[in-house]
Order: sequence, then structure tokens, then C-alpha cells
Amino acid sequence: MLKIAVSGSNGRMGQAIIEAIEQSNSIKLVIKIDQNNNLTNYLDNFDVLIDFTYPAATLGYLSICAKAGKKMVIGTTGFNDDEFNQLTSLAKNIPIVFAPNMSVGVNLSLKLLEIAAKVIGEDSDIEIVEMHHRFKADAPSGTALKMGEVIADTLGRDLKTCAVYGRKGIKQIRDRNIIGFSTIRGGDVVGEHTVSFFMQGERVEITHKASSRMTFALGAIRAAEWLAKVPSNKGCIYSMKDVLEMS
Ligand SMILES: NC(=O)C1=CN([C@@H]2O[C@H](COP(=O)(O)OP(=O)(O)OC[C@H]3O[C@@H](n4cnc5c(N)ncnc54)[C@H](OP(=O)(O)O)[C@@H]3O)[C@@H](O)[C@H]2O)C=CC1
Ligand SMILES: O=C(O)C1=N[C@H](C(=O)O)C[C@H](O)C1
Repeated sequence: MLKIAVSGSNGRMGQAIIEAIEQSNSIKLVIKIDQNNNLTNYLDNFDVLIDFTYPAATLGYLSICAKAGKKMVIGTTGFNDDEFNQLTSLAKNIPIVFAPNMSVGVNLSLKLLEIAAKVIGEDSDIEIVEMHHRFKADAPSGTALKMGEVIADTLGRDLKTCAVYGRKGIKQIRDRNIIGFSTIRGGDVVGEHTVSFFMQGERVEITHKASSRMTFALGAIRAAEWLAKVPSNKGCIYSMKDVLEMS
């Protein structure tokens, strides 16, 4: 039976993952890691670490796992460029699944966005709106950024130069080539993303709404089961596209 360690075990996602593991017959929860215990003491006990925490904490756990040859599923979002480079470098030693959103629906939406961008992207004003609960610590969401990246890549644009986050202070009409991002935070919204393609006389919208964190938790478990079959010495960053075999 696959042995799982969960870091951030007291968090919203940590709790959802523990609940999902408890309902599974094929995997077993062996260690809950929180800020009071040390992963280093348990390295012989688990096969895959599932981590949904904060960037600094994730990098700490990844550094330990990379040295010990332990695989990781990482759902944490909000990495800055420097932190992302550290993650990329550490993942040369072990296979990891790293995805800002583990739900099947969002990963299908990424595929739909690729198609939409190909067909209508050049003729559209593209705007991404995301809405999350009041406790979310990063903005825009990792999912919104991933959606923007997929669209920008499809259109041959660089998201670093074509993204506009909010419009305060901008005193000019909209440039067709930008991808706009807007963020809403409030209450207990689990996670909602809408990408609008505004054309002349019509508008296409692709929306995903998560109503339970269980969708992310089940995706993380699916990723751990998939990762278990990848050789430990094959350092690589995999995505949910790999896990779900969506080429
Ligand atoms: N990829 C996906 O599908 C999804 C990704 N996420 C992402 O997962 C992350 C966590 O979200 P969520 O569960 O809502 O957040 P929470 O704040 O509820 O949980 C975060 C956990 O991280 C722990 N933590 C914080 N700092 C440290 C540290 N330095 N060392 C060890 N542990 C630490 C916290 O511990 P303590 O309780 O002790 O403070 C807490 O248990 C976010 O980045 C979020 O965006 C969320 C949902 C889905
Ligand atoms: O913090 C959250 O809650 C979520 N974070 C992820 C993100 O930043 O995209 C995924 C999901 O939308 C929930």
C-alpha cells in the first residue's frame, strides 16, 4: 500500500487530503507534518509527500526530499521568480508533480483555453477574473496565472510583458495584446475562475467553479498514485496534464 506523508496537515487543504486518504483503500496516511514536527525524522516511513503549504515551507520540504530521494506532490501556489527557480533546481534530483490546481475540471479548462486561444485569441480582448475565500494569501491565484500562461504560450506572447493586473492608474484605451487579471477575495468561496474572450458582437466565457476542496484533494491523491510508478532517480517536474494523460 502506498504510504503518504502530508505537510500543512492542519491547513484547509491538509485536512481535505487527510479526509480523502482516510476514505481510500489503496493508500495510507503515515505522517502528518505541521510546524511542530520535523520531516527529517520520518524519511524512512513514507513513499510520497503531499504538500499544500506556503512557498518557503514547500522549498524547505523539497530540499529535504531531494536529498533523501523522496517524491513530492506540490500544490502550493504564490512562488516568486526566485522561489520558482529554487524549486526547479531542487526538482532535478527527484520527480515531483507541481500544479496550481489539481482538479480535473480546471485541467480540462486549460485544454479548452488552448483551443479558444488558437481559434479566437488574436481577435479577442482576453480577461481573467478569479474569486477566492477571504483567507487566501496569494493573488492572483496560481490557477489564474497558469490560465494566462497557457493562453500567452498559445498566442506566442510572453505573459511577463503582456499581463496587466488591475487597471488603477492606467489612462489609455485597452491594448488588444494584453491579458487582464482581476482578483476578488471574500467569504468562503472555494475557488472560481472565468476567462472571457471579448470579440466584436459576441463573447466566449470559460468558467470553472469549485464547490468543495475535495476535488483538489482527490486530484492530489491521483497525482501521488501516478508518481509512485515513476522511477525515483528521474528528476523532473510533472504537471496534472501528465497525470491525467491529457496531451
Ligand atoms: N494545487 C491545488 O489544487 C490547490 C492549491 N492550493 C494552495 O495550497 C496552499 C495552502 O492552501 P490552504 O490549505 O488553503 O492554506 P492554509 O493556510 O489553510 O494551510 C497552510 C498550511 O501550511 C502550514 N505552514 C505555513 N507556514 C509553514 C512553515 N513555514 N512550515 C511548515 N508549515 C507551514 C500552515 O501551518 P499552521 O497551521 O501551523 O500555520 C498550514 O497548516 C496555498 O498556496 C493554496 O493556494 C489550495 C487549494 C488547491
Ligand atoms: O488558495 C486556494 O484556496 C486555492 N488556490 C489555488 C490557486 O491559487 O489557484 C487553487 C484553487 O483555486 C484554490
